[in-house]
Amino acid sequence: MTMPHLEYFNRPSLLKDTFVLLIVNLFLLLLFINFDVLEWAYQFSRQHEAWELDEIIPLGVSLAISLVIFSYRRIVELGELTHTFERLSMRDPLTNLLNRRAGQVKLISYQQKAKANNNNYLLIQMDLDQFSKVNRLYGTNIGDEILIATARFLEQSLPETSLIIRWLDDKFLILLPYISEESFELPHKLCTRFDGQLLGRSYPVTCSIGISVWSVGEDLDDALYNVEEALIGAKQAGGNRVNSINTGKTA
Ligand SMILES: Nc1nc2c(ncn2[C@@H]2O[C@H](COP(=O)(O)OP(=O)(O)OP(=O)(O)O)[C@@H](O)[C@H]2O)c(=O)[nH]1
Repeated sequence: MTMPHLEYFNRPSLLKDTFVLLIVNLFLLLLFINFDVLEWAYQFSRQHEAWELDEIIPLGVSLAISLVIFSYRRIVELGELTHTFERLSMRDPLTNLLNRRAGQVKLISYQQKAKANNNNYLLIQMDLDQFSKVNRLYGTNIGDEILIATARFLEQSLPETSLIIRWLDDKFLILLPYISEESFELPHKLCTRFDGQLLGRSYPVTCSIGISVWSVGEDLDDALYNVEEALIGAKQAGGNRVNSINTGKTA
């Protein structure tokens, strides 16, 4: 069970406030001890018995308990809301894939991990062919459905460890966090399986794919440039194919 409010407890402002409140209350306790405040309040309430001032003490305790319950419930609510908004801000609303901004943050963290683990990655960029024509022919609603189906197709076809980002328009960026013979075959399988099978026979859509190795230490911008170039190569060669740069492979 996820408890998003617990994440909220870790926020620096909350910890700082708790610390400040603890210090203030400790200071007040020392003040109360020094001036015998309870003693004085007791004497005062005895002198004014008719005012029922002693009932303020249990009332204070019940108020404090109510305040703790109230604050906890507000923190839970705030934590859940924050969690929801954080999640929404990271997702592309149409496909529910990571959006470009969140994807860029993830790529930067992968760059750091690559250095730490001496790891190369495979970058794949996939773009639908003539998608503007598809939109014009069938309408943007069908275009949207095709993009959603593409996202589900990618999620189902790629290993769980892959990072899948809706990069721009009809363009998807994928990072495979390891490189093997199989990972080089994967883009070809994607391209072949995508052809004509996506939303049934009525919407023939194809895709072009560029692949490139992101080597340890290579700048993220350079790696993105390479994979984009590989994709442009696939488009220039007529589309519906895979083209690679920097992989030591011919296609
Ligand atoms: N339906 C729909 N269309 C979108 C969305 N985002 C972008 N597009 C369209 O995607 C199309 C992208 O077209 P381009 O990348 O310029 O080129 P293309 O027509 O796919 O041609 P090539 O990439 O050269 O094969 C544009 O017509 C955009 O309007 C979206 O969320 N939904």
